Amino acid sequence: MNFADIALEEKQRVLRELSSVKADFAARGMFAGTSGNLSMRVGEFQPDSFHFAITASGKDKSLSTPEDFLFVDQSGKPCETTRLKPSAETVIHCEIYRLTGCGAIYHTHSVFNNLVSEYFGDRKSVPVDGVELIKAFNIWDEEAHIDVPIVSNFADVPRIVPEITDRLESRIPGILLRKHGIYAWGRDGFEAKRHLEAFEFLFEYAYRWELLKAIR
Ligand SMILES: CSCCC(=O)C(=O)COP(=O)(O)O
Ligand SMILES: [Zn+2]
Repeated sequence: MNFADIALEEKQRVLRELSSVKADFAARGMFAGTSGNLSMRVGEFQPDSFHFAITASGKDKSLSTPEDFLFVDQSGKPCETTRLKPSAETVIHCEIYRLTGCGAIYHTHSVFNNLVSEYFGDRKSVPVDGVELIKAFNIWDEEAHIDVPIVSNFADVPRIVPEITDRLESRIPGILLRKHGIYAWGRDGFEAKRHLEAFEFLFEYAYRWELLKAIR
């Protein structure tokens, strides 16, 4: 499908939804120091052909401007002439869409996601046992156990991608970059937001649980 063939109404709806979730996360202090990025897919999906809107790189994400987002294709190339630069982490979004066919991807940095990524970094996953909020990932087992994958972080962002390709798990809708932040995705923006919030809750829980175990 060509980008030009995607309905204008759909593109506008995606931009409205991204603006709204960006404002919500910004109000909650989730984009410290311009960190984080958000994207949402438009049009049909094929692993080798898709399009999405993504935050422009390096912006103050607590502000709302007409230059907050741009549309890119499956290789991260802008679909329209623009002076905006897509997020420096666009290649990560491209790979997650290619592998999952999901509808939206949200990425945030937080103190808790950074701390647990380092604390559990050598075992390469954050273990979570029997916490109710695991159900936010549609995992309904009694006393469910999950391991959230942690991958290495590199300043050269494309170097991060191969480990994501290797480690991404179909039942866990997120991946944690060591001492960097969480990527969470979902079928649509509603689900991606629920997953991101659940990861942040579970990371804070994991951190506090380790502390409690140490002092009791
Ligand atoms: C200032 S945080 C370093 C870059 C980063 O990790 C991030 O999430 C924001 O980068 P972007 O290019 O998407 O603004
Ligand atoms: Zn980041």
